[in-house]
Formats: sequence, structure tokens, C-alpha cells
Amino acid sequence: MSEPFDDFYAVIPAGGIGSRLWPLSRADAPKFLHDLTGSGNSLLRDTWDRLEPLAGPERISVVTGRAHRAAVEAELPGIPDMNVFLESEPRDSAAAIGLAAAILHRRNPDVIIGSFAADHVIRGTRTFEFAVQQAVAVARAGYICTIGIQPSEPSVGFGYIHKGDELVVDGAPEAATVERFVEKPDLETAKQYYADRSFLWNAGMFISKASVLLDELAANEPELHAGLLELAEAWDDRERRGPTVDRVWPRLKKIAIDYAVAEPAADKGRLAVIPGHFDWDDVGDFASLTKLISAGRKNDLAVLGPKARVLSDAATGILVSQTSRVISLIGVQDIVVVDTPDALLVTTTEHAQRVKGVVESLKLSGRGDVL
Ligand SMILES: Nc1nc2c(ncn2[C@@H]2O[C@H](COP(=O)(O)OP(=O)(O)O[C@H]3O[C@H](CO)[C@@H](O)[C@H](O)[C@@H]3O)[C@@H](O)[C@H]2O)c(=O)[nH]1
Repeated sequence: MSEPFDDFYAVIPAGGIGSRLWPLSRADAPKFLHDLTGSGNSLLRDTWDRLEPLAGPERISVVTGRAHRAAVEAELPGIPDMNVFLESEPRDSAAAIGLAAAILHRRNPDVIIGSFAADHVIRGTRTFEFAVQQAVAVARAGYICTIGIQPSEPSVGFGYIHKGDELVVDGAPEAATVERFVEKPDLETAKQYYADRSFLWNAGMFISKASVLLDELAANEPELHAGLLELAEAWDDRERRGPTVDRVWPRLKKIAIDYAVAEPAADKGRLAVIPGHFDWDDVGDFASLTKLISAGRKNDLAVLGPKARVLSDAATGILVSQTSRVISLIGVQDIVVVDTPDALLVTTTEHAQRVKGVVESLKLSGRGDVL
């Protein structure tokens, strides 16, 4: 186990709904609260357990919606109350991570923060810890450090990091500069990046001094930055926190950290990268969930659900069951069936990315009750 660094705080933004995993993932049961690996733990709990050796329970904070407070505290009984930052509504990742940066910076101006998505699957504890330790060293040198994963396909669901020259930083032998950061390119561009081994996927982790992240936000999104400082100033005063959140939070710009910070920081030479040699999966849709559960056994049907009752004959793909209904699948390939008490999804792994479109349509047609 590695030594904790006294000035390092881990931040877990836990707010994404994971709409490509609907109807498994819902507004009131988002992806990070599910056990998708069969470990017996939610993804959020696994994230906490991964970070604890690096930051210790006193220095891990979670940014989440007010509605998820009880569920988060039940998953993480060791989290101190002052480390739970509650939003009144989702305002995307720049606001969520920026809020934690602003509060923690106000409490300690020298703090280094690392943000780690709440809903990823990572295997390889030692290599993960080594990557984060290097990233903290790079952050101490004044950079915003990302962790990059060698792409295994031309995905359009990730940010791409164009790795530059070696960056000489003590304690970070694998550090490199970043030439460019491109958030979610189109397919043609993704294919070019995939063919070029110097592009890495952004694993959704950003490690920097809180002050450096806030300076970048101030330069690129001054109104968002001003709102975050106002919130941080009132945060530790119990009387003022609630009214300030109600007034300021809903006005904050909705923008992802990748656009608000990573892309512009790369253009200014302030972004760095450490390659991650661990197994990483963001389990963003049912195609990746199928791969994860079937662990390479392509001729089997992957099944998720404690009460699943399935009869399958020559079927491949995935069945997710939250009911006790008997489901039989015969001679269907790469099928995705998700059976819940009030919604049923049937698609194929090839079309898994399009589930997000169903969620959008349901929103527009006023069927928020099944989201
Ligand atoms: N608290 C809170 N957290 C949020 C919110 N919106 C997003 N998050 C959290 O921020 C993290 C990333 O947000 P996503 O919205 O899931 O991002 P993405 O589309 O998957 O893309 C990001 O991650 C990819 C890797 O999975 C990256 O490749 C990509 O560049 C980007 O960073 C997740 O932990 C998510 O829970 C919010 O409003 N509130």
C-alpha cells in the first residue's frame, strides 16, 4: 500500500445519470450506485476503496445531488459530513469538480486535488496507484495532469489526448506533455487518432493544484468561476450555505470540464499526461457491459440480476433482469434485453450507443416517470 500524501485530496463527482444504460440506470438509481462487476459493491464504493490508500478517508470528497445523499452515505459510511458536497441539480462536470476545488482551496490554498469518475471499472491496483502518484508529482510542478489509456477502438465516446514530448518531473518517469486535447471527436477523426499511437483516451481523471484548476476556469469561464467562489465562501457557514446554493447553483453554466479546462489548458501547454497501464473501462453502454460481464466468452449470454430466470438456447449478448419474470431467448445474437418492472429495452450490442436517444425522446414526450 502506498503512503498517503498529506496535501492530496481525491474528489469523486457522482452525478452522471448514465443514460446509455437506461432502464437499468435511472435518475434515482444512477450507474454509480449499481454493482456492475459482481463484486458485491457499487461502482462508487469500488472507487472509494481504490482511492483510500492514496488519500485516506478524511481526504476523499464526493460531489453529488441532494437526492443521492442518503444512498451515497449508506455506500460510504466512513465519509466525513464535511466532505459531502451536495448540488441542488446537475450542472455538469466543470461545476461539480470546480465546486470541490473552490471549497477545498478555501480550506487549504496549497491543496492538490484529483478528480476520479464515480462509475468506472479499474483493475490493477498497483499500476493505478503508481499512475496517480506520478500525476500528483506532475501537479506539484504546476500542470493539470490527466491519465491516458491506449485506445482499443476508434470510440467517439471519449476525449483524446495527443501525447507530446517527455516531461521531466521528479517522481514521474512516464510524464509527457500534451499537444492537444480533443473531447469526443467525430468518427472520422477518432479513426485517425486510433491509427496514430500517440493519441490516448482520457480516462476522466484530472490531477492539479486546486489553485491551477481555478485559474484555468477563471480564464475560460469567468462567470462560472465567480459563482463557484461565491459558493465556496459561504459553504462552511451552515446558515448561509443552503440559500447560497439555491440562488447561485442553478445559474451556473452547464459545461463539461473537458471543454472548460482540458482543451484550453492543452492549447496553453498546461496539460500533461501519465499513461495508465491498468485495465480501465467506463462501462458506458450495454456493449461494454456485455464485454465486462462475459469476460471474453463471446458465445455465452451474459446475465446480470440477482433474481434473473433465463432460459437461453444459442443466444449471445446480455440479459439484465430486475424482475422475477422468466425470460427465454432462442437463437438471437448480440441481443440486449433489460427487463425492469416498468420498462423493457430490447436492442443489440451494435446499437447500444443509441439508447441515449430513447432517453431523450422519453424526456421530450413527458415520460420522465420511467427515467
Ligand atoms: N456531481 C456531478 N457529477 C457529474 C455531473 N455531470 C457529470 N458528472 C460526473 O463527472 C464524471 C464524467 O462525466 P460524464 O458526463 O460521465 O462524462 P463522459 O461523457 O463519460 O466523458 C468524460 O469521461 C470520459 C471517460 O469516461 C472521457 O474520455 C471524456 O473525455 C470525459 O472526461 C462522472 O463521474 C459523472 O458522474 C454533475 O452534474 N454533477
